[in-house]
Amino acid sequence: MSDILIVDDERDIRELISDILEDEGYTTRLAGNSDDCMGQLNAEPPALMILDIWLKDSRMDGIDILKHVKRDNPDVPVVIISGHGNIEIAVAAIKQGAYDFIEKPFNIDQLLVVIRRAMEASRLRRENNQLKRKDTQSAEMIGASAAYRTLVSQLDKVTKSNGRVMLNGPAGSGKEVAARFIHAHSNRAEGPFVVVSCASIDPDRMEQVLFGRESPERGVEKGLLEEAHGGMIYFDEVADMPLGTQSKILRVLVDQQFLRVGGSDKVRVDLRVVSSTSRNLEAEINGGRFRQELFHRLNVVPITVPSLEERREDIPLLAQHFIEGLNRTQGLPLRALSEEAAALMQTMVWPGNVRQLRNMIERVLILGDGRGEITSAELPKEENKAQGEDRVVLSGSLATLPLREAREAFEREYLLTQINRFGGNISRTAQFVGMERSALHRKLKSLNVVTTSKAGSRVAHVEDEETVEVD
Ligand SMILES: Nc1ncnc2c1ncn2[C@@H]1O[C@H](COP(=O)(O)OP(=O)(O)OP(=O)(O)O)[C@@H](O)[C@H]1O
Repeated sequence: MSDILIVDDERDIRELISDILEDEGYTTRLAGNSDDCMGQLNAEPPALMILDIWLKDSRMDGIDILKHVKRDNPDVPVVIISGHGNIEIAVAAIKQGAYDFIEKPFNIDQLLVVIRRAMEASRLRRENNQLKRKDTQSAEMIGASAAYRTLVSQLDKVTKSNGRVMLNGPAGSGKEVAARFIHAHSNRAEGPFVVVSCASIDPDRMEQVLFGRESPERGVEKGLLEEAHGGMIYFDEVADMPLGTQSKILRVLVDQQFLRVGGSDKVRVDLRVVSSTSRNLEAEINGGRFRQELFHRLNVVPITVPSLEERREDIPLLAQHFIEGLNRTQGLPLRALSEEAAALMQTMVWPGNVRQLRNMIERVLILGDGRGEITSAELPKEENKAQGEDRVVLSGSLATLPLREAREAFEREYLLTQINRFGGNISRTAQFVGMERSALHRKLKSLNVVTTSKAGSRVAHVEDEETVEVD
């Protein structure tokens, strides 16, 4: 990207600068007045602009044009050309955001030095923005369980295609992390990753936010679809998108182009679409809240992100990952997790999934004694009350059952949790729960618990779902 827009009302000067720059390997575009210049800027912003302050026979002077550029394309560096003795105006231009100025008559070497520096500064700025974008949230995904490995192998299959992916999974399970993983491993990794939080954008502003806006006073304001050009757009909680916007998005997906709000020229964008939902979209369609046709367009490759309870095996690994991350980013103490704390965490209920686990670790590191291993006593009580230390809190229908059935329901739930914690390995489970392997097998049989093989690892479940009496 080394194309330079030269704006000067004197033809000789424009052409002279253009010849010099083309000899140096740049490509150039020329404009002789403000209308021509604005037309070229709107068609395609250049990598750099050389702008004369005085433009004869023009509606706008150089300073007005500069203000437009700094508002609509702040990354484009502008080098001002000012007449000899116009130093105050040149300084005013710098205050408005111009990169530098050169005085007429200028010398060629001086012009080239300024341009090289401006190009370099703008390249660094672009790279910086890209890094910042990548850094805001990493695409690092952690896990080793069978459920996790299944997820990664499904994500791997879609990274190199352009197929639209729908990520299903409960809140906090890692849908956005999965979307970032797809982006980071795709051939659009260098392009932007833009998140549209459908639940948090005011429905009245949704179209403006997505499509951008055009008005005579404010010119062109790009929307998120344009921001994502060349990269990926992620519709988070897509079921929260208003019905009206759904129809418009559907049209964009079909036509690959759209109009900005208040605009009359079609805008073309090249982007990949990944969406997520924690709701059952088919129920939303049946309830008339989600458009079936949009669902079919977005749901080309459905991928399920498992809840944390379906991947309990990963809990110690994730906890360690968060401890290390919080040490790096917030300077919280780097502590190991004791075996009993890890085991207790593996048996807890996690309605908020990985996000809840991360928040809990952060709280423990902030409030804890700061040294040595994290013990189970340090884990917050509200999270482990159902599995509390001495007391067992009865939940749901368990309290209404006769003792024998309640005990069976407890044993079933307890053993299911333990087996899944040990990745389906019966010997390790037997050792941990303190039973002989054969006795454990008999017990599981009497409780209707079976283990089946899934993605190279064993998963326990109840053979006849109706016998489960615990919620
Ligand atoms: N496999 C993983 N490895 C590392 N961190 C993870 C993983 N899964 C989730 N996280 C972390 O858990 C938190 C929640 O993840 P994320 O925002 O992706 O969830 P989500 O399903 O998109 O949530 P929501 O539906 O509420 O938007 C984040 O801090 C994320 O970094």
